[in-house]
Amino acid sequence: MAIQEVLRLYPPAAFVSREALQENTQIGNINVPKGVCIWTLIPTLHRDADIWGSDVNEFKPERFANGVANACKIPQLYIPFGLGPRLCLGRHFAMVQLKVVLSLIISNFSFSLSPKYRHCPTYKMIVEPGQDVQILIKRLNCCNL
Ligand code: HEM
Repeated sequence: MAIQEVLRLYPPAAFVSREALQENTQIGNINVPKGVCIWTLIPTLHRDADIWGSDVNEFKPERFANGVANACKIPQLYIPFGLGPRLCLGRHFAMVQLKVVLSLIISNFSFSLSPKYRHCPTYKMIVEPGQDVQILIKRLNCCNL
């Protein structure tokens, strides 16, 4: 749930793009000429209050307690790994990796953000911290490493 919520608020891939391959592609009332590239901005979908509710900008992992289908009004708009036939090939691998790494970190260390941390997510090919992430880390006594 925590990973899902992080991927909602800060999807590393900021957009998915598709090229209109046919003449007169119609999306709603918009006519898209052949050859035009359509960018769908993932953070915009993930932060739409009409879909997620008024707490859309809050970090609330529990919104995923009953799955994506119950976390928002239109689950198809939760797309951290894209959608359709070009959906991310590494999505399951990425989720397993994230769970393993996070479990190892939180079972061996306590950590908190340094007062020096400045929150400024930045887009540079992917969405990433704009001024690094300074963290205060303390090894737990029961450290397994
Ligand atoms: C949190 C980690 C990751 C995120 C958020 C992510 C996100 C994405 C997104 C949004 C796309 C575009 C999908 C679309 O156009 O509909 C994509 C494509 C792709 N991703 Fe990932 N990805 C992640 C990790 C990985 C990893 C670990 C691998 C490989 C081990 C991987 C391999 C690929 C490949 C090969 C494609 C292209 C698929 C295609 O065009 O058919 N990704 N990813």
